[in-house]
Amino acid sequence: MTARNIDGKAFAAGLRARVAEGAAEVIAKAGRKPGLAVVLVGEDPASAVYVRSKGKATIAAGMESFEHRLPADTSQETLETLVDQLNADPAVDGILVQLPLPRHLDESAIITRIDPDKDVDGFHPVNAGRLATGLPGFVPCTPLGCLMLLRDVHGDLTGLDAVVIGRSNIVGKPMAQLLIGDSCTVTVAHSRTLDLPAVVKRADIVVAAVGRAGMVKPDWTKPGATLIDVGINRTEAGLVGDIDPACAEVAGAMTPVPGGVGPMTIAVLLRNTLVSAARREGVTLSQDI
Ligand SMILES: Nc1nc(=O)c2c([nH]1)NC[C@@H]1CN(c3ccc(C(=O)N[C@@H](CCC(=O)O)C(=O)O)cc3)C=[N+]21
Repeated sequence: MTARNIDGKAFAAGLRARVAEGAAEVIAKAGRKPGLAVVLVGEDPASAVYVRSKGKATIAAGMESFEHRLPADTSQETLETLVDQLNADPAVDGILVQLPLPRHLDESAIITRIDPDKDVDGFHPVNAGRLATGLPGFVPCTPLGCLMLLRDVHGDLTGLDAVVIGRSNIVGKPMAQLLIGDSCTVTVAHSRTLDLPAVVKRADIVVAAVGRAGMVKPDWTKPGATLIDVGINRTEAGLVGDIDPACAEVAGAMTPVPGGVGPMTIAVLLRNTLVSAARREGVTLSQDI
């Protein structure tokens, strides 16, 4: 058997096209473009690449991009003052502070300072609480992108056995919440899980978000399972995921790296920014996205 390739890049292109239609509706009704502010502290080359591609995608969707690049030695106070300004700026619907921040900065204090209703990353504790309790709010982009792909593959996820590998606040925990919301039976595995291969082998759905190249093996995979690879590992062999590509011999469907979850993350960020702009301007969009 060879798994179906889940083309996240193509799905993301469709999502970005729907976001562009929604952005045009906001512009027509509110007289301004949806705006996304991205803050990058320091010179990490990988982060600079992401920030540039976010900026390009934002403009291509008909939205305004506000980029703030600060030096690596920026103080906590300076960064907090910038967040306060962006919170107060009516042209800014979404604020993203690129993580990780340099070590001398208090990441949690910065995230908590962002207005939860502009927190398009969904990292603020208020949005984590909203997700956990089923209230409307922003959902982190990577797990929401994974859920969109899973719904596209399966239609209804009810009753499926899902295993999330990784328990981070950014991917693992919100992914588990979303899968519970879609009535999966959810297991969250992590570095202390006993007999991970046996846990994964039960799963109809596997979401791997650990950051270990090729960790999930073909003999861990239930025949026909859907595998979602969140891993972005830079190796000598190039960019590789957390799932061994040989799992395609056993799985039913699988995301590639690159071209799977990564492009979805950026498309969902634009989607969340559009939703924020529509809500802030009282515009009802003509389609759910
Ligand atoms: N506040 C914050 N929010 C984030 O969402 C956030 C962040 N900080 N810090 C860094 C990570 C990483 N991230 C990615 C986005 C797109 C791709 C992506 O498009 N990847 C391409 C490949 C790109 C390449 O070749 O390097 C792909 O998988 O096909 C990857 C990773 C968002 N992040």
